[in-house]
Amino acid sequence: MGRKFFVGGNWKCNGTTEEVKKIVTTLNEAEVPSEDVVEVVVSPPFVFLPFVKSLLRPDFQVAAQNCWVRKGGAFTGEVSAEMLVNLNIPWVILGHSERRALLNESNEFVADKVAYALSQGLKVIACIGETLEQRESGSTVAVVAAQTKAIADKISNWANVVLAYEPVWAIGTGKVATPAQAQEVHFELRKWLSENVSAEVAASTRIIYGGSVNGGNCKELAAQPDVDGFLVGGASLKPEFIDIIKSATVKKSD
Ligand SMILES: O=C(CO)COP(=O)(O)O
Repeated sequence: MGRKFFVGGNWKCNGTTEEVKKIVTTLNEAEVPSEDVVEVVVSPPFVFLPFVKSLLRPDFQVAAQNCWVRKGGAFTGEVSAEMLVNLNIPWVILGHSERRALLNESNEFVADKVAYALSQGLKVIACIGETLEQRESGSTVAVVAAQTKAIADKISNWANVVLAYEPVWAIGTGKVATPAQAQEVHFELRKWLSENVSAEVAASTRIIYGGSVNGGNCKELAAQPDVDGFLVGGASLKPEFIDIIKSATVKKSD
């Protein structure tokens, strides 16, 4: 069964109206493989979501970068899953390492968010990944398995989940995981899903890589059998994001 290549652009906390307009214009004018070959999702900050959605070509989708863990209400500063649904925002990124580290989001809290967002009809890009210390101490697989288990314990349907493996040491550092390093962890994650969820979920769930992906390194990473796409930070704000989208064709012969 084919897993459609997935390329997400996480714009993080960047952009002005003018810059956003420029990025969207570049995307709209680009020639990229068809929707049958690659699913493209860009994730601007909340305040730009409706604007980007209204300007963006119809074959690309948008994602929020976060949402509240339960139904909205008296939670100042938060944005609820219901609001995203109301605005026809189909996707949300949850559990990004920046939020885990800077805002103390625990595995359980992230898992609760994933479960709630799915229950409201959102599709979720769920982020996991180890720190440099964890990698150096040999606990990479245990760490990402624990992050995945927290989610698996709270959801029963993986159809609307994309798992994003983003080693913290590779994010924004220019230090990309080697294709072999990425493949090894993606393989272990798929094995974990097979043994702990089901063979079907393991075969159909897209596991994408994030961390210093750029126009130069994307093809070799995309060629790895268990790498089903990317979550791109810095390079998603630049024209080279188009080259990363095009790396989907590496998989075409699948
Ligand atoms: O965090 C990331 C995407 O969510 C990756 O960021 P960079 O591509 O800037 O390393």
